[in-house]
Amino acid sequence: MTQPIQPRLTQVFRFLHARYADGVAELAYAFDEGEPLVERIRFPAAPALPPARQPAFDAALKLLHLIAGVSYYKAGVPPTIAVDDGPLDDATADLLDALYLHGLAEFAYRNGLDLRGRIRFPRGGQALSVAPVVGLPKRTLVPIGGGKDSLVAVEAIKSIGGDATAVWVGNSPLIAACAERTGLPTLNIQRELAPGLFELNRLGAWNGHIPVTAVNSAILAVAAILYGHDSIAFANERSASAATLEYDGQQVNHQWSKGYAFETLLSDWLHSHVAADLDYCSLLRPYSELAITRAFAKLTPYFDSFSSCNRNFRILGPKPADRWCGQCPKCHFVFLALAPFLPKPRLLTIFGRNLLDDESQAAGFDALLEYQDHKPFECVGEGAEARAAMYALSQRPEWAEDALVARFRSEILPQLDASQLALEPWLAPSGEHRVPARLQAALAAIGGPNP
Ligand SMILES: CC(=O)N[C@H]1[C@@H](OP(=O)(O)OP(=O)(O)OC[C@H]2O[C@@H](n3ccc(=O)[nH]c3=O)[C@H](O)[C@@H]2O)O[C@H](CO)[C@@H](O)[C@@H]1O[C@H](C)C(=O)N[C@@H](C)C(=O)N[C@@H](CCC(=O)O)C(=O)O
Ligand SMILES: Nc1ncnc2c1ncn2[C@@H]1O[C@H](COP(=O)(O)OP(=O)(O)OP(=O)(O)O)[C@@H](O)[C@H]1O
Repeated sequence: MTQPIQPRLTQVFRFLHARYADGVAELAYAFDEGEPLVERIRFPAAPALPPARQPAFDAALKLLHLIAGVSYYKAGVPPTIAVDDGPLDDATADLLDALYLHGLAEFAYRNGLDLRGRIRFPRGGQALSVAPVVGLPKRTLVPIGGGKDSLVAVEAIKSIGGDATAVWVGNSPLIAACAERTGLPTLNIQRELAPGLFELNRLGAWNGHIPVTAVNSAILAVAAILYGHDSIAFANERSASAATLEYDGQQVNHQWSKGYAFETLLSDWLHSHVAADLDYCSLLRPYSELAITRAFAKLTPYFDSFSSCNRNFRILGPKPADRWCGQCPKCHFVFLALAPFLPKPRLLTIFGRNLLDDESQAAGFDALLEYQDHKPFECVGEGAEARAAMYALSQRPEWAEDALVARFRSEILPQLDASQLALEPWLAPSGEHRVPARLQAALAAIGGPNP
């Protein structure tokens, strides 16, 4: 009998092969000479690929293989990375070096590892000639995450009559319900992590956060070529580019693969290596979380189906009994960020409780405000925008007496610079985005004031 591999003791992480047949992509990896770890992505009712799109498909599949490897690499972080296909061209190696270093920064910080200088994808391969226009239909894939952000993006695209498909990865019934509610055509792609990963976890593999938005992005790049869409419009907000904390000279951002640096790297790479007419962007990039919650406050038909609470989306772990666990940083943040824009009874109906009138939640809200703590490792807004939201509530009679708002007014507010607490500056869009010209009219639909 072969001994089970101890991933932390391995020397090489290997990208074995990526294959595709009949709607199933098979992505294989191994540590040293160990058993292959095979992840499968299932594309439903996959059409036959037009021959003109084959090179674009192959390039996108290769990138998916390289990006999805992050879930397995992190189990051992061995000193060498090997790609059985041969070395990568410089642009591809740059993209992956950056993704693995920054996308695993939280993982490294929490495990006391330093990955700087350790992550080096093999380079020296020949650069591809620039990818051609492949004639993709003018249709947008809009990923749905079950939360408010993607629904704001969907409604913005619908408002300009855009041809779009609501797409999600995985088997969450909650996301499926939101996708159905959009009224758009839907596409549900299944992702099966290699079962061997869970065995490695049991054997004491390194574990922690991985840049899952990058994995979803690469899956959707393959889908765009396969099903024929010329754009992928994520719903990643401006605040996602802000680091969670800085440690030993390195920025640690839980949401790095939702940030603008990754968006820029990937969209350039797709233009140069996959198809010149495949655009990858975030429709919400110019907007803060508060601008987005203001826009979402108008989307009442989703109130009884959406949830931003990530505990709903676990593969293995327990899921909350309600759509909102009410205890985690995402629940805290979304409650706080929606509160200035919704009538209070409406917000309490969504959450089934008043999180700001619960003293036991003080530490959770303090962390959001970056008071006596750093911002939580979750996808929450910047400390300054959380403070602006809390300040706005402290000035409103219907909120001012609630336990945590009153505590903010008496204990935290006196230590803050009042000139930095206005809500309005957070509602103005910035100019930075990569939204293609044909979707830019949708941006205006997001930034407008409440009627
Ligand atoms: C749902 C969730 O938040 N999971 C995070 C959690 O994982 P946990 O151990 O509690 O359970 P499972 O999700 O069931 O995963 C079991 C193990 O599987 C491995 N794994 C899972 C997914 C994957 O893509 N790769 C994997 O390797 C891993 O070993 C799991 O232990 O805690 C983990 C940290 O220890 C997180 O990595 C899990 O996060 C998932 C990858 C995930 O999908 N999280 C999203 C909900 C999420 O965080 N989205 C962010 C986007 C941030 C980004 O792109 O970087 C967001 O809300 O914006
Ligand atoms: N399972 C998934 N499949 C496809 N895309 C996803 C999935 N989960 C998240 N996304 C996308 O990743 C991006 C970031 O996710 P995020 O959780 O911030 O968004 P959300 O769920 O729409 O809103 P919220 O911030 O309220 O949770 C969004 O564009 C979202 O649609």
